[in-house]
Amino acid sequence: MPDKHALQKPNNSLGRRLVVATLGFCLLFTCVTVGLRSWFAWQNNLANIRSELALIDQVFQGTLSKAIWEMDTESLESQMESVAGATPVGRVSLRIFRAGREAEVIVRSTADSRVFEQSPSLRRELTFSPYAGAVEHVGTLEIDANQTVLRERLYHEITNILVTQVVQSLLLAGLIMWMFNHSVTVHVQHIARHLNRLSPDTLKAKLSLQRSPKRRDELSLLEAGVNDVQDKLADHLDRQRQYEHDLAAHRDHLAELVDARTAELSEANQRLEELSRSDPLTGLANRREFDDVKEKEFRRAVRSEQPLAVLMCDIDFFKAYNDLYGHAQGDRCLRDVADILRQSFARAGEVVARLGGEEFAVLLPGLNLEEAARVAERATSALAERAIPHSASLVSDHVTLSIGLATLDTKAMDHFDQLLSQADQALYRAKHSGRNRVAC
Ligand SMILES: Nc1nc2c(ncn2[C@@H]2O[C@H](COP(=O)(O)OP(=O)(O)OP(=O)(O)O)[C@@H](O)[C@H]2O)c(=O)[nH]1
Repeated sequence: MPDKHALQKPNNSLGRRLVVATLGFCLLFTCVTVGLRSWFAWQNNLANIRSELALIDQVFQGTLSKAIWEMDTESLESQMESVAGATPVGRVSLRIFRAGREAEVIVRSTADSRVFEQSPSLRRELTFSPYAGAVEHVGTLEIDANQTVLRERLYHEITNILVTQVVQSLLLAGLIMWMFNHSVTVHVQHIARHLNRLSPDTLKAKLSLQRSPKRRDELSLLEAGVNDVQDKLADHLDRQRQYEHDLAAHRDHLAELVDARTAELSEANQRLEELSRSDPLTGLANRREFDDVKEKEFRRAVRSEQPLAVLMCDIDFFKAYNDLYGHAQGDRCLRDVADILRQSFARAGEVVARLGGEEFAVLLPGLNLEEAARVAERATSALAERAIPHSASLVSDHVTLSIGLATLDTKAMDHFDQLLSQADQALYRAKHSGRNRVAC
């Protein structure tokens, strides 16, 4: 889930910070540079103006000395005006010495001139040589530089320096910002957007910066690094998905095996249960099953006051049968008799069990004495129809059954064994009254 704040415009971008830092540096640099260059310009101006004053001095010292010696006032005035009119001159003062007289001072200064102590000035002792070998001291010339001119020149210089430096700084900052934005910020934003869009499904989408592939710099390293991490992550995820897929397949296979084994086990358990409750030779219920069912049916019959009949069946002269036909044939005979009994008593709730040897018991819920006798007769008839040969029998050529029948008397009986005992007694009577019959 992409972070919703991740792609918000940065409130303090790298480019802006870089520009602010550059401008700050340029401002500092400009101040220092302007200071230094101004000092040099001032010194330069002073030197220039000194040399200009020296030049004026050279031009006028001779003619001024001559005019003083010759007392040519007009020439003196004119020359003083010329000196004072020169641009670098702020004030000119001429002290004239004449023998026996007070020194005369002529001063000329420009209207806007202001003379300061720092202003360059020039002092020249004027001499005249009226004839060879004689030197007469005729006066002193003092020229002071024009401070206003000095300042104006300096102002122009400083203005030039300032404008140049500021323009330079602005251009430099703009260039740096443009370059940084063009070569770094745009790509960093592109990388940020790419990373923000990344998800397990988009890991295979490579990061591609919109610039010449030949470029080899830190951004190329970053691009390669991001793609490398994506490749590794995608491989890892593929492997993980494969593991999960294999694991799921193994789990399914295991579940199928467990299901199959559970089904086999429950089938085996069911089979075991059936075996534990059935007679292995005939497949009928065994004594254990019969004991369970008989109690339930007895209670149900008592509770619902429904009739309940029990048949005790015994094959006649079975020992003789075994002796004559052999034990294996005896077993086959038992199975045949069991089949006939099973078919004869196949209604819901009716239970046929082999209690042991050649003795069978039949539970007949819902049947009274007459009905039970009728179905018992039908079973002996079915056996007769099957006509299993029994040459050793004293009552028939075929295998026959003696059946004892008893029905529930709820007034006299409070336990199933009483009913069973009555059926046994009836069987005894059937046996002793000639076999091959149903006795009550
Ligand atoms: N083949 C076979 N014979 C069995 C089996 N169980 C019991 N027997 C035989 O069944 C015979 C039962 O004989 P008896 O109890 O004397 O009764 P009977 O010979 O049928 O005589 P009555 O019942 O009086 O007619 C015995 O010989 C047992 O050996 C069995 O599972 N298979």
